Amino acid sequence: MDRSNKPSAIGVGASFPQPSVSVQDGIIEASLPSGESVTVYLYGATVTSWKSNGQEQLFMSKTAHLDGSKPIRGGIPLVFPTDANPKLCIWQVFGPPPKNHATSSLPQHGFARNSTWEFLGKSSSEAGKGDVAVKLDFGLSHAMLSEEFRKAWPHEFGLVYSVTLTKDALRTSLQVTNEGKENFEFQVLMHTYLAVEDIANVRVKNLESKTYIDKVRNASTHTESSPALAITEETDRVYQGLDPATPIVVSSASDDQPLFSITREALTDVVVWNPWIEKAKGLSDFGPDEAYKNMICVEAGSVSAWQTLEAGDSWEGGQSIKSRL
Ligand SMILES: O=P(O)(O)OC[C@H]1O[C@H](O)[C@H](O)[C@@H](O)[C@@H]1O
Repeated sequence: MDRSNKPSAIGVGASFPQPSVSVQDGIIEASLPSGESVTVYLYGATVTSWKSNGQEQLFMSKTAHLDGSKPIRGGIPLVFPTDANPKLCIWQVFGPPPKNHATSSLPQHGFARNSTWEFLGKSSSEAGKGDVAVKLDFGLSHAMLSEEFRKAWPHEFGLVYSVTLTKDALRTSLQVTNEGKENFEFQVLMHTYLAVEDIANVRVKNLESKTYIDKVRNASTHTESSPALAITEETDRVYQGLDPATPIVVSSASDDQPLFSITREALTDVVVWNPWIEKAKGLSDFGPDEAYKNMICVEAGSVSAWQTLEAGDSWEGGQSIKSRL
């Protein structure tokens, strides 16, 4: 795969405090001198932990499979090249998958979250005011896929996924390159499980007046009327046509303080998901059942339309999450 994005090694004699990075048993951990840390599994290039302000910011199911037998239930699973669940009627709204795109033979959410990625390297830089940033890069290409996935999606591609930790934020960005001779179409979603103390005290802002597809209500189309969305039941909505620069803010209802703020680049959809109790009970790797109270998925993506990538071209999109501002 194209390694043009491979970062150079940290320079000898760099004059700022260095982050520490360890690589062991397919798990990469990085921490900053100021205490923030991030953990990424090569399986799915899944971010499984982000600690900031002395607290875990991402939700992880206690019964998640961390052994590569199933996509990891928590953290930030990466969805590529399709968000589709072939069983869901959502295609009635968004249109069927393109003919040259074998989405129907891929598992829900594609293969990125259940393939083993390669660690391409680390780089660090000064992030102003004496702060440091560390960037971890991961790669996945067609040749690295299982035979089953290679057959199901026969396109030559290269993915570079970058996870950047700063004192204030976690940024994840994906570069997709078409390394084949024909166009392909894809969708992408950063399926972020945010940790919250109590879902009853959570509001999601900056969705008002936006159109969404409600997957809980037979994929019907609605317009958001609430300036501060409360989650009071199973929620599974695809908000469309959002300005990536306007942050989605997850705030505390009791004091109106922001808990998370998420800006995006080139990702104009946002999925808001909480399984609530019945669905949580039905997910064998979601546990304990009551843990639905401690999470909300706010998923930055491009899923309501297909991105077409011409041969030789690259596309890049990402999100930046600030916590407890
Ligand atoms: O169980 P998974 O395949 O991880 O999917 C978990 C959820 O992901 C997204 O948020 C979808 O919008 C939901 O429809 C789906 O239930």
